[in-house]
Amino acid sequence: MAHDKTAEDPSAVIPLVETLGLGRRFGSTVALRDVDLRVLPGQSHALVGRNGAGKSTLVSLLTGLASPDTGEVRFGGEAAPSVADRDAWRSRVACVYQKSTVIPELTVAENLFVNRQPLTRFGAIDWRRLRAESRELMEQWDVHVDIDRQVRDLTVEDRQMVEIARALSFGARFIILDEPTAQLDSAEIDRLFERMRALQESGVTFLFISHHLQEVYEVCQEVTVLRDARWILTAPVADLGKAELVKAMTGEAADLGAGVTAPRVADDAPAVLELSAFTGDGFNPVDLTVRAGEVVGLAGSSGSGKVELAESLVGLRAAKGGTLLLDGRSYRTGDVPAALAAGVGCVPRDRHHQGLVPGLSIAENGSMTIAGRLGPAGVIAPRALAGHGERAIADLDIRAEGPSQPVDALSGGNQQKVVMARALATDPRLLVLINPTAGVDVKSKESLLGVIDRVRETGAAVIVISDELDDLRRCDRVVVLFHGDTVAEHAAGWRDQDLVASIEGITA
Ligand SMILES: Nc1ncnc2c1ncn2[C@@H]1O[C@H](COP(=O)(O)OP(=O)(O)OP(=O)(O)O)[C@@H](O)[C@H]1O
Repeated sequence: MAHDKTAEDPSAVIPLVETLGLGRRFGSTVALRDVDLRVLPGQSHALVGRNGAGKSTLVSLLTGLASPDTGEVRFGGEAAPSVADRDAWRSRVACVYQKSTVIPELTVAENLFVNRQPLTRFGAIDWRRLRAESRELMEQWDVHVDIDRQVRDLTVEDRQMVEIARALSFGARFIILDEPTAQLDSAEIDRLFERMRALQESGVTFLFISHHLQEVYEVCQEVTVLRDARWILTAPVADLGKAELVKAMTGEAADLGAGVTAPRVADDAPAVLELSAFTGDGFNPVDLTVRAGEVVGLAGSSGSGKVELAESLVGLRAAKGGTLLLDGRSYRTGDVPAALAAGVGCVPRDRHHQGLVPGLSIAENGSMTIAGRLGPAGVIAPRALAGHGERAIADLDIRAEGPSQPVDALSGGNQQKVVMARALATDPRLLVLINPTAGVDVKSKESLLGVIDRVRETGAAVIVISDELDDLRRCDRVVVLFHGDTVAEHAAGWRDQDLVASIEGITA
């Protein structure tokens, strides 16, 4: 049962990690206010909340990367070390972020012991010992990653395990996983959860941050909800239904949104996008027509070629052959400005590299693709810019102080929504969305998917590339790729098990 924070805790267990009255501001923004978190040893504890609720801020305080303005962090009942004492923090806690903190050019073994390599008595790096100790560490925690491989060649899944092993080698037994499943396909997620359970058995405690609430139910025992910078509740997962959890996150009754049950587009609607024998690196010849007002999903596991196909449509990759027509006209592939000019809007996979310009505001980032339209010679009238930014904030449910706020000051999910605003700004004829709801909270997903419907109603074509069944449920049909081949197509109304089977390459 959910307990309120003033209630007596019946258990006498000393929390492994505890925060008392934790608060933190950024200028006039209160990012965290009076937060009490209590994580018991040996548990997987979920931390959930809407975009901007304060999760990342809490993580930075729990890992000693920032100091609280009010309150304190305690480990095993003792005060946290001073912020300057990095080694002391490292021996208590580590966070595995979505963005890797390992060095891609080094091997796994080198990464495990970076800056603390064993030395020979002559002061040189003792490579033999380095490798032996790395191997021992990996064996001790049952991590099956080749220690001699360069980290750049590892999958996201293996890279995460290297980061976890490195944290454990510093002595930390409390590991924060910040949206660890965001870049994994369903088989990889299953393996991550298996590994989490095994590590939990060996005495590791996790704080698990995810916008995928079903994952919370699958792998966590307790959940803490933050809302608007405040602690809302902590409860055993088993006692809290999903609707109740969403209500705690949003402050209102949940409407978890239904999918499309049948295709909504007429067979004689004009073709907007036509691909014939369209080929590129990672995918074999594809024939696909997307009609005006149609939303087509592209599904497949990692390595299926779905992302490569999408990136070839939006100018991020050059195609190798076949034809590509948008409203009957072809455009150059591998050329973003050409795709943009042809009428293509895109939410790219990696918002850090392909997404936003740091330092610029929400309005500037959101309108970058239409600078010429908001004012003569690309000089944008401030009022037009602000108006555009305000509309984006309202349409996409962006949590921000206003359109002139720099994107750097936004939470991750809110940044993602600015990328979406930019893709929509051109009124595209073809909108290509790659994992558009990654990092976006459960309620914002609804606004975002609602926007897709509005675009569809303008007669544009929409392609959604996603690993999320909930996103794909909004599509009129879903095309499945497997090892570069288009292997199946499912009209709206498909059953989960059928789609998942074709994603896994199982044919009926
Ligand atoms: N460097 C910063 N400067 C100004 N404001 C900031 C900064 N970092 C965070 N904030 C603000 O603090 C609040 C909490 O943000 P935080 O990143 O902790 O949210 P979050 O729960 O992690 O969200 P998400 O799910 O989108 O990642 C937000 O209003 C955000 O705009």
